[in-house]
Amino acid sequence: MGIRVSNLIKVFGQTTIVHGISFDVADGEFVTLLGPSGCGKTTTLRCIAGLERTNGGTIEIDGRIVSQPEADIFIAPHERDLGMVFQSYAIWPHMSVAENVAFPLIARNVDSATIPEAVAWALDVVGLSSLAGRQPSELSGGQQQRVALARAIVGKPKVLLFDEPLSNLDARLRDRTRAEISRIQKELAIPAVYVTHDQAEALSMSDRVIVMDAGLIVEEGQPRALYRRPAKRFTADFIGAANFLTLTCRDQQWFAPDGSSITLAQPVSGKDGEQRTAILRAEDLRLQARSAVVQSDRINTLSGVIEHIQYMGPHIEYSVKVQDTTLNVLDQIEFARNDEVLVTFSPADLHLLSTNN
Ligand SMILES: Nc1ncnc2c1ncn2[C@@H]1O[C@H](COP(=O)(O)OP(=O)(O)OP(=O)(O)O)[C@@H](O)[C@H]1O
Repeated sequence: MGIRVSNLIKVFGQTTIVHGISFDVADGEFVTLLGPSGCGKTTTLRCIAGLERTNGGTIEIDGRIVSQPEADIFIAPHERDLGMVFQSYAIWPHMSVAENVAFPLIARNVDSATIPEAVAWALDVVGLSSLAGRQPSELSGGQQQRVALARAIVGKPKVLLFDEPLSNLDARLRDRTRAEISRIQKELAIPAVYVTHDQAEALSMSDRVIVMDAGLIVEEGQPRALYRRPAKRFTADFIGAANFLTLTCRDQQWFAPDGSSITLAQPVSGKDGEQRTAILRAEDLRLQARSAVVQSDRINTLSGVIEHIQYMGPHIEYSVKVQDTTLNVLDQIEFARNDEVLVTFSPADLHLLSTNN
């Protein structure tokens, strides 16, 4: 049954923070709310959890309405059957790992005879069985976060909610814990809502990503589709910092700012003088020295000058000036500042945005 959020509104003081958003999370689905700081993702998650009272709209969990202010319905967080993992692990320092994991069951007055088995199961799922007797101070940050995860799943919740759970981990541990959370969520097949401002987390973990800005949903889709074919400029920019190229139409042909003609994967008709924004990913662009190339039969070839160079290890990041547009290009070939280059790309890698905003 999953989660259904319909027309959710949240107001703090005089300010509306969430402006009537709607989305569903299907059974077993992993959905990420992705957006810049302050866009309302945590607030949305806290409304689902019941940690905030909403000002409008309906939230359903597993077919049951848990929040609907218009009908005066508000189910308390502990009665919503959910597991939550926060950025701060929020585990008790004076309790052992096993006691921490057992805590939600004890708080809910679950039959004490069933608790050891449930705790053993949860610790096994997160791979911490051998550390059940340890104190939190004897654990690494990653292990503490796994205790928090075990505690979130021990009651077999209907929904898992994550609020930036990896922010306090260092980069390597973050990658590993990311994979671990995905594996556990898929294994348990519990619908999950995950909040982050980190596009890599969102793209790698999610079945579906909901992009938010200023309390509204910008667009949503599967990670690959959102990255390759976003509908909105905001998405293209926020996920992977795309290059934007303004194309101008003349006689049913599109032209780049340097006057070169552009071949699209599929023809797109336009009026004379009409402009459209195209996106190009830095990794899809190739550089060549201008002097080394015979120009005649090349398609999608822009003339530019190397403006800025950053050596990144696996690749070199170039800023290439093409008329008034600066393109970021990832390549392995070495160029120097002010080198005159050609930037080429395949028609399949150029994506026209459906609107200009
Ligand atoms: N309890 C509160 N009282 C007043 N304003 C709040 C409260 N909680 C959040 N806000 C405001 O609501 C807005 C959205 O906050 P929220 O935490 O949902 O954003 P976010 O997208 O999760 O950002 P971040 O990634 O920084 O956590 C912010 O402007 C914030 O200052």
